[in-house]
Amino acid sequence: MTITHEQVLHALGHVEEPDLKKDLVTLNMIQDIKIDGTKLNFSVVLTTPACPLKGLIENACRNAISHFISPEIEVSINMTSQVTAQKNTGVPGVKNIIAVASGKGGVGKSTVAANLALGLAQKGAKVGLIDADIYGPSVPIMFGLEGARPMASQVNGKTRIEPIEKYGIKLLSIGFFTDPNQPVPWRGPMVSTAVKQLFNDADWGELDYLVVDLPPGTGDIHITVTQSFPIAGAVIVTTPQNVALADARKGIGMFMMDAINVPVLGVIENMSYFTPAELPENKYYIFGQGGGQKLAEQIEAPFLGEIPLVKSISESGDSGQPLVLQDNNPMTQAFLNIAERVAQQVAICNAGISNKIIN
Ligand SMILES: Nc1ncnc2c1ncn2[C@@H]1O[C@H](COP(=O)(O)OP(=O)(O)OP(=O)(O)O)[C@@H](O)[C@H]1O
Repeated sequence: MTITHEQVLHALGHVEEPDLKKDLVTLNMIQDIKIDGTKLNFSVVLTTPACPLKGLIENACRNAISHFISPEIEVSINMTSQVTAQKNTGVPGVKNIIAVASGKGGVGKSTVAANLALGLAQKGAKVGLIDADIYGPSVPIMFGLEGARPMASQVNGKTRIEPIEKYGIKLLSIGFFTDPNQPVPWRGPMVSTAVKQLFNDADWGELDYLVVDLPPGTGDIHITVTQSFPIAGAVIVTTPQNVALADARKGIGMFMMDAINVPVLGVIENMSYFTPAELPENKYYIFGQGGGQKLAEQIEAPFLGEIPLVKSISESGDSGQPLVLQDNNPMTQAFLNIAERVAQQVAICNAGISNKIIN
């Protein structure tokens, strides 16, 4: 039996990328086809290493080769990725900027931002995290970097701030430049300048995703970030209480304003329920049930997942090692699933496809 390139492309032309709604050949995702007798080798180039459909696409390719050419073929597939970039982030080398926002304070936005950034890195992406929460920067504590001060370096004759690297990601926080025991008495323009410097004056290098932890609410920093840098999309974090949901709705309203126009990648519900360690099967919906999902439906955005109220999440944040770094914790998978869904939504938006879910 002889196999030809044309047969392989014809077979794989029947495999659709479920999110992008086109076949893998049209999308130029099939590369490096090598044929040696009945042995076939090729690469599938996904839009993100955090693609939740990786296994499904690989199986669909195998089935297509078996069905359209022959089940006798020994197929070896190299599942690889090339992260797609939004049109322009305004930050050289950075492909996508993801804002993490909440309406209300204390709902776990920074916890989600840190675990999202680390989750994307664990999936193989190059990631940075900016902590732009001027009123309560959390990155220094959550990453065990209290007192850390970034170095300056000369890049192409310009002075650049070197982000601090920890757990495989690059970090900058407003907290690295302020005294943790003093309030920050900055007026609007000073805040804007400081936040813009975190983006513009830092040596971020090449990044697939730059995650930005915004302060709660809708203030100067939100306006500065969204108007100065095109954002791939915003992730909204809320808890199930009505007060948090009402504030989240206001935050979403801001992203949807014509002057801002940032796609909402989806809603994450944090502190969804409480499960005591001694009764792991029990779920207590102490703040109400289903609010985050309902909010996502109302704004026709994807619901990206729920995270329960768990002691190890707050303990890990306080001890400088975000939870997703623990291999054996059941919550790790919840954060990794969320990271995959966020990366998936970024790829969908980058392909110019609406990510609105209309029921
Ligand atoms: N799912 C969770 N289970 C247990 N504790 C949590 C959970 N999510 C967050 N926390 C804890 O709640 C506190 C507030 O979380 P975090 O700082 O992430 O919130 P935030 O929304 O960023 O707050 P801020 O308004 O200050 O920016 C932290 O001590 C954090 O460890």
